[in-house]
Amino acid sequence: MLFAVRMTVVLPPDMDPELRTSLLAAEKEYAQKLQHSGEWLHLWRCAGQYANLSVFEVSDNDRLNELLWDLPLFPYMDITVTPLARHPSAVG
Ligand SMILES: O=C(O)CC1=CCC(=O)O1
Repeated sequence: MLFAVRMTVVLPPDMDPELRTSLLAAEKEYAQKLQHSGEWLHLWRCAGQYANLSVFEVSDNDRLNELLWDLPLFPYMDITVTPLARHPSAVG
């Protein structure tokens, strides 16, 4: 199942700089692991925003939910999920 997921990151301005650094490093490691495993197909920066647009290919809704809840930055994100269906005009 394919899902488009938009993640907007909202970090508290007064967050401890060491916590911020470690959270961002953990987020990167987590995201790259899922990209290598094939479940996180696309990760794009929304230009000019602290947000990304991602595409996940996962077995079901519960797996997507698990992946999102385990994001190190999850407590600091606004997330919107859009299930994707095939467009009738898509080629290939
Ligand atoms: O910077 C972001 O958009 C948040 C994020 C998700 C995966 C990652 O490495 O950073």
